[in-house]
Amino acid sequence: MIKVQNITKRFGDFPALHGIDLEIQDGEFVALLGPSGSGKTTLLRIIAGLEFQDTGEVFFNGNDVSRLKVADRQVGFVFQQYALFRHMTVAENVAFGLTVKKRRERPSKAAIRERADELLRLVQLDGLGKRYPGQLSGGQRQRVALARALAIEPKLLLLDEPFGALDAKVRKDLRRWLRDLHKQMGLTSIFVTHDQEEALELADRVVVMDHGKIEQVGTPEEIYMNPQTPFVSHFVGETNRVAGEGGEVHFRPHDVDVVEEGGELVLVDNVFRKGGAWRVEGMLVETDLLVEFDVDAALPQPAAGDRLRIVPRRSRLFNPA
Ligand SMILES: Nc1ncnc2c1ncn2[C@@H]1O[C@H](COP(=O)(O)OP(=O)(O)OP(=O)(O)O)[C@@H](O)[C@H]1O
Repeated sequence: MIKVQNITKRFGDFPALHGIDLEIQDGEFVALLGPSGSGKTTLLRIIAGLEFQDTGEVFFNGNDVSRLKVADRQVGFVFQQYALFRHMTVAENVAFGLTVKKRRERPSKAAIRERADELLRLVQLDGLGKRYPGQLSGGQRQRVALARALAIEPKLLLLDEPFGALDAKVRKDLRRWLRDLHKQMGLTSIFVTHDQEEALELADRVVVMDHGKIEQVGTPEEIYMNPQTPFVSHFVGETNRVAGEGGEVHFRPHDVDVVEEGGELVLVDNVFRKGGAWRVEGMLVETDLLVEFDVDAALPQPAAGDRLRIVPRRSRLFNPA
């Protein structure tokens, strides 16, 4: 449904995106994941039509929309900088996209009111239409912003750090809720996040970005289990990096066995409970490198100063570039 072809973008001398190619299918829920400054927001804004690329094209359903403005792309978006209008009620905020339509496309006042009520029910805020944004919690405000984005009945929903400022519990609830909404409405959705957990939990596919380039595109499972580059391996999930013969060896803390003999000797520095395991932080005696690994919590809790022998069950070798 969406095709992004060879997109580049510079801000002055600074190359924010170089040579981005990406295809997104109808109905997909896609996360753009990367560290701060990797170009996620810039790419999302270009897809929305809020920013224009220097080279390359954006296609929606085969049509080149590269030169269309945001209002002509039929996308719904929730961007942090487009916060709610404080002087409008919740219902007025939700209806905004409909009230500013050209006269011949604009529904009647009654139809707009009905649509706003319907959307507020959808985001589980019925009855709050007469309040002002200042009288809502952060999570409620985010849901109003979503209802506002959905008012124009977009096929494509773009979300920039939609749950950025919320506490962990609310984030988790809203994530699940957004996933259901996405399915229920048959949307195609793209969201930006720097939170890998959020990306892995929500998305059908994850696009990992760094320095204005795509590092890897894949399902959460592929990205986690088969990272193609050292960057992806390190950025997504927890990873130990140690020097091995011929390159850098990466392994996850939960992919480690403690053995009686052989393996690598670790001097334990710190131990704490992490879910169903003991998380051990220590130092490889031979190389002084820091490592973290999990020990089954059914076993006695290791203590600082203990010496343990470890073997990674699964690891990946990355050769130097
Ligand atoms: N209008 C602008 N003028 C100049 N530089 C910009 C502009 N917009 C973005 N940049 C730069 O382009 C790079 C990519 O920015 P972008 O906002 O796309 O990153 P991001 O991955 O979304 O980061 P974050 O997670 O911090 O929002 C950054 O280095 C940023 O400073």
